[in-house]
Amino acid sequence: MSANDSHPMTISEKIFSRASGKEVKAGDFVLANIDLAMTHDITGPLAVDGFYEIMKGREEKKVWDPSKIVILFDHQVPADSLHAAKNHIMLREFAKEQNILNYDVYEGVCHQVVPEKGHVKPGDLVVGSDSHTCAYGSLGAFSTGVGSTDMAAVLASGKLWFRVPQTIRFEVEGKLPERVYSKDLILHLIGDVGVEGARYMAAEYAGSTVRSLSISERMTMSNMAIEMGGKAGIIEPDVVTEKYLQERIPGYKLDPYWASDGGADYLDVRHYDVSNLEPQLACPHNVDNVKPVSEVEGTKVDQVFVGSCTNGRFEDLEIVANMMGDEPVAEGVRLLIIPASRTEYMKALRAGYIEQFMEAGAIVESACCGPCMGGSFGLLGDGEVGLATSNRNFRGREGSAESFVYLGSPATAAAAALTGEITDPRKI
Ligand SMILES: CC(C)[C@H](C(=O)O)[C@@H](O)C(=O)O
Ligand code: SF4
Repeated sequence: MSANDSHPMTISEKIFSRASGKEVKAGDFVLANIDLAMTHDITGPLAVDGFYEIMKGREEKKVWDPSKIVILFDHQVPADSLHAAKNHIMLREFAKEQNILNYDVYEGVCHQVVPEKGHVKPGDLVVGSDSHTCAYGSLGAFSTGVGSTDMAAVLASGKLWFRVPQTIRFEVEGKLPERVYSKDLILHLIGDVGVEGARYMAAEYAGSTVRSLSISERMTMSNMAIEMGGKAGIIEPDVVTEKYLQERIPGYKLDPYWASDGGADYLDVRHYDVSNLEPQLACPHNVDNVKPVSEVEGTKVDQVFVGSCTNGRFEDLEIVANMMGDEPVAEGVRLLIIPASRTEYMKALRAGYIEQFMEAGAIVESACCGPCMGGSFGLLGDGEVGLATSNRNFRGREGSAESFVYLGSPATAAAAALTGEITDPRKI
């Protein structure tokens, strides 16, 4: 990159410049080198089939770099059907044969496990065959979801083409009120711009409110960038990121280069003040059908699901535990708690929260996607209403096409579990 033609860049432009070896700007088409590729039990088998298709006729059928690939089992674990068991066997064999790291059925949801184990750092270009791969933008990476065939190409070559996305920047100021969290904030942003508001763009979340968030809270926001159509949801790394990474990557030091330059070219900069933000809910059947809790209070719920890669971490479980105290789950309500990873589960276990949940009448399952995608256990039946801390509420997402899913924060989930209806968590 020559100093002469260098222009102020967004963090995405910087990452694609590094990954493609030439200075690029939004709109350019690039062939970029991938730093990490993630695949899982649902989309992995197709990617592996595609990989062998590409390798047909070659003597050596080896992936481009096994140390840059991670395979996880999380959507259908422990195997909930013979089909799932078959997929797991196939991927285990592939991982073994190719010497790829494979987190098996006990480890947790991909988007929690990958950053938790130190596989992502600022400036990285990451792809995963899952739409919520955008979650790792919380650590200053450009991270995005791809289909299984793209993943097959990455497994074979380590490269993928992209159009460098334009950036929409969300500048958020003000202190989040009590019992209002980053989940409420991201739902508010999605409600504001709509499900296509950031289509094929990099969303950047910035401002003092975002900087004050923990990594867990930031992950919630980056995770849901895809819910506004975003290609990525990036938060500039800072000392909070550095501390998180130092606990995972020995000797990691923050590099201030991985931030957008002053004067970078944004497609749009939007300003928000959250000082008076109410708890928010995405109402059936779209993630951008967002309403403040005051408009939907009193809606009866049959099931409350606390979990998923969006809000299934220790901090989320802690909010629920603190709000519930020693109160029982409301009569007629099923409270389903599924930590996002084994590590987060054990933190909650050691803190006494799991025992507290069980005493209250909750159902606690081992780390996995659970009913988030409606493919596994914990499904909603016809006419039932669920409140979930996850990220999607499309018709049938959590079970029956005749059920209704509201999305909210862990605090709003706890309030509903205690009262049996959608309730402002500030009233508990
Ligand atoms: C199974 C997978 C392809 C899917 C995704 O890409 O997001 C799932 O994780 C989801 O949340 O809907
Ligand atoms: S927890 Fe839900 S959103 Fe996250 S990867 Fe699993 S199914 Fe997808």
